[in-house]
Amino acid sequence: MGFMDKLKNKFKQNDEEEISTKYKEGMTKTRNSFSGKINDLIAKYRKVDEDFFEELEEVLITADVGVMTVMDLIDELKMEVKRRNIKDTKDVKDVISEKLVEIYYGDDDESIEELNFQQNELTVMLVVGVNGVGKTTSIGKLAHQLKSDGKKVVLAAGDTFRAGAIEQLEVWGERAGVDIIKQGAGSDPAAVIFDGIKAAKTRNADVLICDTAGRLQNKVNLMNELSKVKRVIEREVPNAPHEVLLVLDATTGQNAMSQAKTFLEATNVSGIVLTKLDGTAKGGIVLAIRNELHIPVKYVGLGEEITDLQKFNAQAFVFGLFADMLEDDNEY
Ligand SMILES: Nc1nc2c(ncn2[C@@H]2O[C@H](COP(=O)(O)OP(=O)(O)OP(=O)(O)O)[C@@H](O)[C@H]2O)c(=O)[nH]1
Repeated sequence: MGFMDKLKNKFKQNDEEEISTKYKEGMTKTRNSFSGKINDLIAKYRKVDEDFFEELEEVLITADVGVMTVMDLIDELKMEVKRRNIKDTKDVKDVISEKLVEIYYGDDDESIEELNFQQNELTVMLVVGVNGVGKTTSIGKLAHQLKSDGKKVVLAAGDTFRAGAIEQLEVWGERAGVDIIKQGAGSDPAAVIFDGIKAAKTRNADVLICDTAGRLQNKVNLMNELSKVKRVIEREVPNAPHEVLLVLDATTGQNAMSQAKTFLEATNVSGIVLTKLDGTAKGGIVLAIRNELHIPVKYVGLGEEITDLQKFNAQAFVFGLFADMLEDDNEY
Protein backbone atom coordinates (compact mmCIF):
# COMPACT_ATOMS: atom_id res chain seq x y z
CA MET A 1 0.00 0.00 0.00
CA GLY A 2 1.31 3.45 -0.92
CA PHE A 3 1.79 6.21 1.62
CA MET A 4 -1.16 8.26 0.37
CA ASP A 5 -3.41 5.18 0.62
CA LYS A 6 -2.36 4.84 4.23
CA LEU A 7 -3.22 8.48 4.89
CA LYS A 8 -6.51 8.07 3.12
CA ASN A 9 -7.42 5.11 5.35
CA LYS A 10 -6.34 6.98 8.43
CA PHE A 11 -8.48 10.01 7.60
CA LYS A 12 -11.50 7.93 6.72
CA GLN A 13 -12.03 7.10 10.36
CA ASN A 14 -14.86 9.17 11.80
CA ASP A 15 -12.93 11.25 14.27
CA GLU A 16 -10.28 12.10 11.69
CA GLU A 17 -12.51 12.83 8.73
CA GLU A 18 -13.38 16.36 9.83
CA ILE A 19 -9.71 17.24 10.15
CA SER A 20 -8.90 15.99 6.67
CA THR A 21 -11.87 17.88 5.19
CA LYS A 22 -10.69 21.13 6.83
CA TYR A 23 -7.20 20.68 5.47
CA LYS A 24 -8.45 19.63 2.08
CA GLU A 25 -10.68 22.68 1.75
CA GLY A 26 -8.28 25.12 3.37
CA MET A 27 -5.37 24.09 1.21
CA THR A 28 -7.11 24.28 -2.14
CA LYS A 29 -4.97 27.15 -3.40
CA THR A 30 -1.70 25.49 -2.51
CA ARG A 31 -2.86 22.14 -3.83
CA ASN A 32 -4.02 23.56 -7.15
CA SER A 33 -0.72 25.28 -7.68
CA PHE A 34 1.74 22.80 -6.19
CA SER A 35 0.10 19.54 -7.08
CA GLY A 36 -0.83 20.92 -10.50
CA LYS A 37 2.78 21.74 -11.26
CA ILE A 38 3.94 18.33 -10.09
CA ASN A 39 1.34 16.66 -12.30
CA ASP A 40 2.62 18.69 -15.25
CA LEU A 41 6.16 17.58 -14.50
CA ILE A 42 5.13 13.97 -14.26
CA ALA A 43 3.39 14.17 -17.62
CA LYS A 44 6.31 16.03 -19.19
CA TYR A 45 9.10 13.68 -18.11
CA ARG A 46 7.52 10.30 -17.62
CA LYS A 47 10.96 8.81 -16.81
CA VAL A 48 12.79 9.82 -13.64
CA ASP A 49 16.05 11.59 -14.51
CA GLU A 50 18.25 14.53 -13.46
CA ASP A 51 16.18 17.08 -15.42
CA PHE A 52 13.03 15.91 -13.66
CA PHE A 53 14.61 16.43 -10.25
CA GLU A 54 15.95 19.81 -11.28
CA GLU A 55 12.50 21.04 -12.27
CA LEU A 56 10.97 19.48 -9.19
CA GLU A 57 13.46 21.47 -7.13
CA GLU A 58 12.19 24.66 -8.76
CA VAL A 59 8.56 23.78 -8.10
CA LEU A 60 9.31 23.20 -4.44
CA ILE A 61 11.25 26.42 -4.11
CA THR A 62 8.45 28.45 -5.71
CA ALA A 63 6.05 26.92 -3.16
CA ASP A 64 8.16 28.59 -0.43
CA VAL A 65 9.38 25.28 0.96
CA GLY A 66 12.76 26.93 1.64
CA VAL A 67 15.99 26.29 -0.25
CA MET A 68 17.76 24.23 2.41
CA THR A 69 14.74 22.05 2.99
CA VAL A 70 14.31 21.54 -0.74
CA MET A 71 17.94 20.42 -1.08
CA ASP A 72 17.49 17.88 1.71
CA LEU A 73 14.23 16.69 0.27
CA ILE A 74 15.62 16.22 -3.23
CA ASP A 75 18.59 14.24 -1.85
CA GLU A 76 16.23 12.02 0.11
CA LEU A 77 14.00 11.54 -2.90
CA LYS A 78 16.89 10.57 -5.13
CA MET A 79 18.05 7.97 -2.62
CA GLU A 80 14.58 6.56 -2.15
CA VAL A 81 13.86 6.40 -5.87
CA LYS A 82 17.08 4.47 -6.34
CA ARG A 83 16.40 2.20 -3.39
CA ARG A 84 12.92 1.34 -4.63
CA ASN A 85 14.08 1.21 -8.23
CA ILE A 86 11.39 3.67 -9.34
CA LYS A 87 11.55 4.50 -13.03
CA ASP A 88 8.24 6.23 -13.76
CA THR A 89 7.75 9.80 -12.59
CA LYS A 90 4.14 9.03 -11.64
CA ASP A 91 5.41 6.74 -8.89
CA VAL A 92 7.48 9.54 -7.38
CA LYS A 93 4.49 11.48 -6.08
CA ASP A 94 3.76 8.99 -3.35
CA VAL A 95 7.41 9.09 -2.28
CA ILE A 96 7.31 12.90 -2.18
CA SER A 97 4.29 12.83 0.14
CA GLU A 98 6.00 10.34 2.43
CA LYS A 99 9.28 12.25 2.52
CA LEU A 100 7.52 15.55 3.22
CA VAL A 101 6.09 14.10 6.43
CA GLU A 102 9.43 12.52 7.37
CA ILE A 103 11.38 15.68 6.75
CA TYR A 104 8.86 17.67 8.75
CA TYR A 105 9.33 15.62 11.90
CA GLY A 106 13.04 14.90 11.52
CA ASP A 107 14.07 13.13 14.72
CA ASP A 108 11.01 14.32 16.65
CA ASP A 109 7.63 12.66 16.95
CA GLU A 110 4.11 14.02 16.53
CA SER A 111 3.99 15.31 20.10
CA ILE A 112 5.93 18.41 19.01
CA GLU A 113 2.61 19.74 17.72
CA GLU A 114 0.89 19.55 21.11
CA LEU A 115 0.48 22.57 23.36
CA ASN A 116 2.26 22.28 26.67
CA PHE A 117 -0.49 22.17 29.32
CA GLN A 118 0.06 22.05 33.06
CA GLN A 119 -1.87 19.47 35.04
CA ASN A 120 -3.97 20.98 37.85
CA GLU A 121 -2.19 24.30 37.56
CA LEU A 122 -2.58 27.47 35.56
CA THR A 123 -1.11 27.26 32.06
CA VAL A 124 0.07 30.63 30.78
CA MET A 125 0.40 31.28 27.06
CA LEU A 126 1.97 34.37 25.63
CA VAL A 127 0.96 35.25 22.08
CA VAL A 128 3.31 37.44 20.06
CA GLY A 129 3.44 38.66 16.48
CA VAL A 130 3.20 41.86 14.45
CA ASN A 131 -0.13 43.63 14.02
CA GLY A 132 -2.31 42.52 11.19
CA VAL A 133 -1.21 38.89 11.06
CA GLY A 134 -4.41 37.67 12.71
CA LYS A 135 -3.14 37.53 16.29
CA THR A 136 -6.36 38.65 18.00
CA THR A 137 -8.45 36.45 15.73
CA SER A 138 -6.28 33.43 16.49
CA ILE A 139 -6.46 34.04 20.25
CA GLY A 140 -10.26 34.10 19.96
CA LYS A 141 -10.35 30.89 17.96
CA LEU A 142 -7.91 29.18 20.32
CA ALA A 143 -9.95 30.26 23.36
CA HIS A 144 -13.07 28.82 21.74
CA GLN A 145 -11.30 25.54 21.05
CA LEU A 146 -9.82 25.15 24.50
CA LYS A 147 -13.18 25.96 26.03
CA SER A 148 -14.81 23.32 23.83
CA ASP A 149 -12.21 20.90 25.17
CA GLY A 150 -13.55 21.64 28.67
CA LYS A 151 -10.89 24.11 29.80
CA LYS A 152 -11.63 27.32 31.65
CA VAL A 153 -9.94 30.10 29.73
CA VAL A 154 -9.18 33.73 30.62
CA LEU A 155 -7.80 36.29 28.16
CA ALA A 156 -5.49 39.19 29.05
CA ALA A 157 -5.68 42.16 26.67
CA GLY A 158 -1.96 42.95 26.65
CA ASP A 159 -1.99 44.69 23.28
CA THR A 160 -2.63 48.12 24.75
CA PHE A 161 -0.85 49.82 21.89
CA ARG A 162 -2.83 49.17 18.70
CA ALA A 163 -6.03 51.17 18.47
CA GLY A 164 -9.01 48.89 18.82
CA ALA A 165 -7.06 45.80 19.85
CA ILE A 166 -8.68 45.62 23.30
CA GLU A 167 -12.21 46.00 21.91
CA GLN A 168 -11.50 43.42 19.22
CA LEU A 169 -10.31 40.94 21.82
CA GLU A 170 -13.43 41.65 23.85
CA VAL A 171 -15.60 40.76 20.88
CA TRP A 172 -13.73 37.48 20.49
CA GLY A 173 -13.95 36.83 24.22
CA GLU A 174 -17.72 37.16 24.01
CA ARG A 175 -17.91 34.98 20.94
CA ALA A 176 -15.85 32.29 22.62
CA GLY A 177 -17.68 32.77 25.93
CA VAL A 178 -14.55 33.40 28.02
CA ASP A 179 -13.58 36.16 30.48
CA ILE A 180 -11.25 38.94 29.48
CA ILE A 181 -9.08 41.09 31.72
CA LYS A 182 -8.26 44.55 30.39
CA GLN A 183 -7.23 48.07 31.25
CA GLY A 184 -7.46 51.24 29.17
CA ALA A 185 -5.62 51.82 25.90
CA GLY A 186 -2.00 52.84 26.43
CA SER A 187 -1.71 51.19 29.84
CA ASP A 188 1.27 49.05 30.79
CA PRO A 189 0.94 45.58 29.20
CA ALA A 190 2.85 43.98 32.09
CA ALA A 191 0.26 45.42 34.52
CA VAL A 192 -2.61 44.03 32.44
CA ILE A 193 -1.00 40.61 32.38
CA PHE A 194 -0.33 40.77 36.12
CA ASP A 195 -4.07 41.42 36.62
CA GLY A 196 -4.82 38.59 34.21
CA ILE A 197 -2.77 36.14 36.26
CA LYS A 198 -4.42 37.21 39.50
CA ALA A 199 -7.90 36.89 37.96
CA ALA A 200 -7.11 33.54 36.34
CA LYS A 201 -5.90 32.19 39.69
CA THR A 202 -8.90 33.51 41.63
CA ARG A 203 -11.31 32.12 39.05
CA ASN A 204 -9.53 28.77 39.01
CA ALA A 205 -8.86 29.00 35.30
CA ASP A 206 -6.90 26.33 33.46
CA VAL A 207 -5.43 28.60 30.81
CA LEU A 208 -4.54 32.28 30.58
CA ILE A 209 -3.88 33.52 27.05
CA CYS A 210 -2.01 36.82 26.96
CA ASP A 211 -2.17 39.08 23.93
CA THR A 212 0.81 41.38 23.37
CA ALA A 213 1.57 44.31 21.09
CA GLY A 214 3.77 43.57 18.10
CA ARG A 215 5.82 46.65 17.52
CA LEU A 216 8.42 45.22 15.20
CA GLN A 217 9.53 48.61 13.93
CA ASN A 218 11.60 49.03 17.04
CA LYS A 219 13.35 45.87 18.10
CA VAL A 220 14.64 47.33 21.36
CA ASN A 221 11.12 48.33 22.44
CA LEU A 222 9.79 44.96 21.47
CA MET A 223 12.48 43.17 23.46
CA ASN A 224 11.98 45.40 26.49
CA GLU A 225 8.24 44.98 26.45
CA LEU A 226 8.34 41.23 26.01
CA SER A 227 11.00 40.73 28.65
CA LYS A 228 9.08 42.86 31.14
CA VAL A 229 5.90 40.88 30.50
CA LYS A 230 7.81 37.62 30.81
CA ARG A 231 9.42 38.69 34.08
CA VAL A 232 5.99 39.32 35.57
CA ILE A 233 4.70 35.95 34.35
CA GLU A 234 7.79 34.08 35.60
CA ARG A 235 7.52 35.69 39.00
CA GLU A 236 3.83 34.93 39.44
CA VAL A 237 3.64 31.44 37.97
CA PRO A 238 6.55 28.99 38.27
CA ASN A 239 7.91 27.71 34.94
CA ALA A 240 5.61 30.02 32.99
CA PRO A 241 5.04 31.06 30.27
CA HIS A 242 4.40 27.48 29.24
CA GLU A 243 3.95 28.46 25.62
CA VAL A 244 5.16 31.45 23.64
CA LEU A 245 3.22 31.33 20.40
CA LEU A 246 4.37 33.42 17.47
CA VAL A 247 1.62 34.26 15.00
CA LEU A 248 2.72 34.52 11.36
CA ASP A 249 0.69 35.25 8.25
CA ALA A 250 1.30 32.55 5.63
CA THR A 251 0.39 34.91 2.78
CA THR A 252 3.44 37.06 3.52
CA GLY A 253 5.85 34.27 2.58
CA GLN A 254 9.50 35.11 3.09
CA ASN A 255 8.52 38.23 5.01
CA ALA A 256 6.97 35.97 7.64
CA MET A 257 10.29 34.14 7.89
CA SER A 258 12.21 37.34 8.53
CA GLN A 259 9.61 38.50 11.09
CA ALA A 260 10.07 35.20 12.83
CA LYS A 261 13.83 35.67 12.97
CA THR A 262 13.43 39.10 14.60
CA PHE A 263 11.06 37.71 17.23
CA LEU A 264 13.42 34.84 17.92
CA GLU A 265 16.12 37.35 18.71
CA ALA A 266 13.77 39.15 21.10
CA THR A 267 12.31 36.16 22.93
CA ASN A 268 12.16 32.39 22.90
CA VAL A 269 9.27 30.95 20.93
CA SER A 270 7.81 27.49 21.57
CA GLY A 271 5.42 27.25 18.66
CA ILE A 272 4.05 28.95 15.58
CA VAL A 273 0.46 29.77 14.73
CA LEU A 274 0.40 30.12 10.96
CA THR A 275 -2.67 32.05 9.85
CA LYS A 276 -4.29 32.39 6.44
CA LEU A 277 -2.86 29.17 5.02
CA ASP A 278 -6.09 29.08 3.01
CA GLY A 279 -5.17 32.42 1.44
CA THR A 280 -1.90 31.37 -0.14
CA ALA A 281 -0.76 29.08 -2.94
CA LYS A 282 2.61 28.86 -1.18
CA GLY A 283 1.76 26.62 1.74
CA GLY A 284 5.24 25.11 1.58
CA ILE A 285 6.20 27.78 4.10
CA VAL A 286 5.12 25.36 6.83
CA LEU A 287 8.15 23.22 6.00
CA ALA A 288 10.52 26.16 5.79
CA ILE A 289 9.42 27.37 9.22
CA ARG A 290 9.90 23.99 10.81
CA ASN A 291 13.23 23.18 9.19
CA GLU A 292 14.88 26.55 9.05
CA LEU A 293 13.65 28.01 12.32
CA HIS A 294 13.48 24.66 14.15
CA ILE A 295 10.15 25.57 15.70
CA PRO A 296 7.05 23.44 15.32
CA VAL A 297 3.91 24.84 13.76
CA LYS A 298 1.26 24.15 16.42
CA TYR A 299 -1.81 25.65 14.76
CA VAL A 300 -2.79 26.70 11.26
CA GLY A 301 -5.54 29.06 10.14
CA LEU A 302 -7.55 27.47 7.36
CA GLY A 303 -10.35 30.04 7.09
CA GLU A 304 -12.19 32.82 8.89
CA GLU A 305 -14.67 30.75 10.89
CA ILE A 306 -14.15 30.24 14.61
CA THR A 307 -13.55 26.54 13.96
CA ASP A 308 -11.03 27.14 11.20
CA LEU A 309 -8.01 27.29 13.45
CA GLN A 310 -6.78 23.71 13.39
CA LYS A 311 -4.12 21.88 15.31
CA PHE A 312 -1.27 21.40 12.92
CA ASN A 313 -0.80 17.88 11.74
CA ALA A 314 1.88 17.14 9.15
CA GLN A 315 0.02 14.12 7.79
CA ALA A 316 -3.19 16.09 7.32
CA PHE A 317 -1.13 18.86 5.72
CA VAL A 318 0.36 16.43 3.19
CA PHE A 319 -3.07 14.93 2.68
CA GLY A 320 -4.39 18.42 1.89
CA LEU A 321 -1.49 18.95 -0.48
CA PHE A 322 -2.11 15.82 -2.53
CA ALA A 323 -5.78 15.04 -1.93
CA ASP A 324 -6.39 15.14 -5.67
CA MET A 325 -4.42 11.90 -5.98
CA LEU A 326 -7.40 10.24 -4.37
CA GLU A 327 -10.11 11.76 -6.54
CA ASP A 328 -10.43 8.71 -8.77
CA ASP A 329 -12.59 6.83 -6.30
CA ASN A 330 -14.77 9.91 -5.70
CA GLU A 331 -14.63 9.58 -1.98
CA TYR A 332 -12.73 12.77 -1.43
N1 LIG B 1 -8.94 33.38 5.46
C1 LIG B 1 -8.43 33.55 6.68
N2 LIG B 1 -8.54 34.72 7.28
C2 LIG B 1 -8.00 34.86 8.51
C3 LIG B 1 -7.30 33.83 9.15
N3 LIG B 1 -6.86 34.30 10.33
C4 LIG B 1 -7.27 35.57 10.42
N4 LIG B 1 -7.97 35.91 9.32
C5 LIG B 1 -8.62 37.15 8.99
O1 LIG B 1 -7.69 38.15 8.87
C6 LIG B 1 -8.33 39.36 9.12
C7 LIG B 1 -7.45 40.21 9.80
O2 LIG B 1 -7.10 39.88 11.03
P1 LIG B 1 -5.97 40.91 11.33
O3 LIG B 1 -6.57 42.29 11.36
O4 LIG B 1 -4.87 40.66 10.39
O5 LIG B 1 -5.49 40.53 12.64
P2 LIG B 1 -6.12 40.87 13.97
O6 LIG B 1 -6.31 39.63 14.69
O7 LIG B 1 -7.32 41.74 13.75
O8 LIG B 1 -5.09 41.81 14.53
P3 LIG B 1 -3.66 41.67 15.08
O9 LIG B 1 -3.86 41.38 16.51
O10 LIG B 1 -3.13 43.03 14.82
O11 LIG B 1 -2.91 40.65 14.33
C8 LIG B 1 -9.61 39.09 9.83
O12 LIG B 1 -10.65 39.39 8.95
C9 LIG B 1 -9.54 37.62 10.08
O13 LIG B 1 -10.79 37.01 9.97
C10 LIG B 1 -7.18 32.59 8.46
O14 LIG B 1 -6.57 31.63 8.93
N5 LIG B 1 -7.76 32.51 7.23
